[in-house]
Amino acid sequence: MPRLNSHDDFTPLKEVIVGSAANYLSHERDVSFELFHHENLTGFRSDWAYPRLTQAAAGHRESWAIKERYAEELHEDVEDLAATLARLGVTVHRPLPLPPDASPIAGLGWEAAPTPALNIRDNTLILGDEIIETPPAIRSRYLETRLLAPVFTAYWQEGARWTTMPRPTLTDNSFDLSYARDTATTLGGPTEAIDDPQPSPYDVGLEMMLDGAQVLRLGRDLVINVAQENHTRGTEWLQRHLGHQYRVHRVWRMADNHIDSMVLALKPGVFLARHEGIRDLMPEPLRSWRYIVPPEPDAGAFPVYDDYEDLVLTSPYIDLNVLSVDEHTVLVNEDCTGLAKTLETEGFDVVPVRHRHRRLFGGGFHCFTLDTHRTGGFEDYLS
Ligand SMILES: NC(=[NH2+])NCCC[C@H](N)C(=O)O
Repeated sequence: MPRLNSHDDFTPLKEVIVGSAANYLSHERDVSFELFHHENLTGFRSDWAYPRLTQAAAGHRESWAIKERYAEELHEDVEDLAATLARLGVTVHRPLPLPPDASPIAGLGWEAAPTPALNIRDNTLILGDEIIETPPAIRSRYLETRLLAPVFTAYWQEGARWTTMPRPTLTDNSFDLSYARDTATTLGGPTEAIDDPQPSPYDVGLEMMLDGAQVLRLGRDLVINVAQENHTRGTEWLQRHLGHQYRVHRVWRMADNHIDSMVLALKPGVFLARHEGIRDLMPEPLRSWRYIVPPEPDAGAFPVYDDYEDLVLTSPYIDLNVLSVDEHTVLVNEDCTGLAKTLETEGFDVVPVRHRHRRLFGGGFHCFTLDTHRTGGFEDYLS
């Protein structure tokens, strides 16, 4: 196992962890889940798709079943993604798969069914030779990085630094609801209750929460999407931890949380962006870069889901979430032909990979992977 070294998203990829979709059977629909996915649960489809949770009161656990066929097809696609990366010469590591009979996990005052380590970009940030486990905002994901512990241990034994950011308690009152409130939809119809926090004897007030996927890594510059106080605190912790070596740039509310379906760096000087307005939201020194904006997603490119039974967790822009193998080669969803063509016109080699249910499981190829070794160093891309 060579040493951990990953400072960016585009220099030649040598080693990567590919998430596991095994036994993704349900979603735990508690306040933490509803809040995190608030924008997609109410914003992109008719609110009628969302019958209000009638039994959310008094600690009742609401498990939302995922159809077996979708879970199996997802698993198939993720295994193919791992095989494609291996074929491209990248060493692929895998998390422990979630067993089919996983018992619920618990924190102080809550219980939740654990999720598999699928969107592994979310709960870990790799900065150079350091693994930083970030503080999760969703209870069911609290122990997700434990499924990565064997891989992290192997890197640690080869000299990597391994840090865990302070763990939040995640009581109802830990969450800053301001973003969800400020972006509430006006579609009418029944929307989910997202602002009915119950008191807990373990309340500690607002806590730090930040996902690795809120951070865009560019060598010594980090661009972090901050949408509310939980994120502000997480970012402040990170800045103090990193000291003066890194330049931490905060961008305010570019997205609800993750930045990697809004903007991704394809190579020095070039971003892939959801829309033209992204440029103005970026830190000043990065506004002069080129922003490639693909055509609007084609609604016909997605499977048709049931409005009442299938929980759609991402926007239709999710296919922007590509994975670069180097500055010329990009893994793109084979169904997103508009994006593939745009990238080809721009001179990139596109590797088409199948990923059918990206809207049901919260992520694309960037989310499902964690690059642990790229050849790039601690560069200053701004000078
Ligand atoms: N790292 C991730 N899980 N990123 C996925 C972000 C998806 C984004 N919320 C969207 O709806 O488009």
